Amino acid sequence: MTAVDTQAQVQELRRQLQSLLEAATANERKLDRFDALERRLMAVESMEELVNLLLVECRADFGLDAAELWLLDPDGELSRALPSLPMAHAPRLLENHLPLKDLFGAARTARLIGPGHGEALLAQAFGDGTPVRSGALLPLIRQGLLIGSLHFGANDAERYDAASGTKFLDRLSTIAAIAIESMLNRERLRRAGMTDGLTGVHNRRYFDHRSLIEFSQAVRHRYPLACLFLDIDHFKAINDGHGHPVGDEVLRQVGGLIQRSLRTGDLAARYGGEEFVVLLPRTDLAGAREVAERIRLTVQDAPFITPEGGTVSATLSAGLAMLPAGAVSFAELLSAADRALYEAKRAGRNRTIADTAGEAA
Ligand SMILES: Nc1nc2c(ncn2[C@@H]2O[C@H](COP(=O)(O)OP(=O)(O)OP(=O)(O)O)[C@@H](O)[C@H]2O)c(=O)[nH]1
Repeated sequence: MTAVDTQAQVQELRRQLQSLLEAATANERKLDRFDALERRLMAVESMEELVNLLLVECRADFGLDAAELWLLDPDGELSRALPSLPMAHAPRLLENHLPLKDLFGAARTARLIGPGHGEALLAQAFGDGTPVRSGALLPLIRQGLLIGSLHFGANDAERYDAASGTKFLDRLSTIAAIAIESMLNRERLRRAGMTDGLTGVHNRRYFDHRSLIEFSQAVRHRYPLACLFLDIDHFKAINDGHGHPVGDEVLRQVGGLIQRSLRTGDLAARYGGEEFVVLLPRTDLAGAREVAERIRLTVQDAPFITPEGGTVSATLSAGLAMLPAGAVSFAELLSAADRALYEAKRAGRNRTIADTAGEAA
């Protein structure tokens, strides 16, 4: 071997060493980014922060062109909870497993797709028309069950090639699944703390808290606030005549009917036994009377289905009051509505009485 050959060999080795060093540095940077992401995933405080981190920040940090999150939501729990959250990029909610089965089949590890390796799935995984030429599909698994998937996509066809390792991505999908599950559990607990277990409407504790906010807003912005007390008539007779489980079922269905009669922004809660309370912000006396009557007539006309498949009927009485001008406490509004309810019961039940008007609707 000549000196020139040796020199060339040394240069080649240097070049290889340099490229290995660069790869190691790039890998270290990648590891640092994954590490930082994992730490943030474990510390998120809310569902919107979690979704934002996975779909917006990951996309920016990793230089991606698309990111999607799919979550399984067979009983509609998420579709009821998520619209109220301020999210720029919402997850796609799945009614069943089929779309996930199309992506992963029986596999339970990250799937890399691109030209020549499963590219037909790209259009399915990135449904919003984003031009994506390669992608990583990460299954989100908790306790052996697929709960959703996270998709990262790039315009660069080489970004995710079939030969790339998926160690980082598998780890990321594990951490993301844990973060999602723990966030869902927290949301469930939060909602359980505000909801009446039998009827599904808000509970008294939540009402006590929210009513103070509604009261101060109405006073500050000088808009009308109406309060309705709704109490099922002769409920004891329903319990005594048909049994407690039928009474429970009537309560549950009345709660649902009340909730469905209201607008977003109105508040319904179970106040006690067979009594419900409703707050109607920005609603005047005529409007509130209309709502009370609509609920009363719906209940009067409803056949309540018993657990055995039979039907019972029920009626309710409504007491209505408007926030008095110059009111100094919310308690004044509540006791006015309560007085009106007492009048409605005394006048024969199945009617609406407004405290301010003092007459039957
Ligand atoms: N099934 C069932 N019954 C309940 C529940 N909470 C309270 N009750 C019953 O509701 C009944 C309320 O009876 P009362 O206060 O006498 O009133 P009412 O029979 O509705 O008569 P009026 O209100 O005067 O029309 C009682 O028998 C309670 O035991 C519940 O969660 N489930």
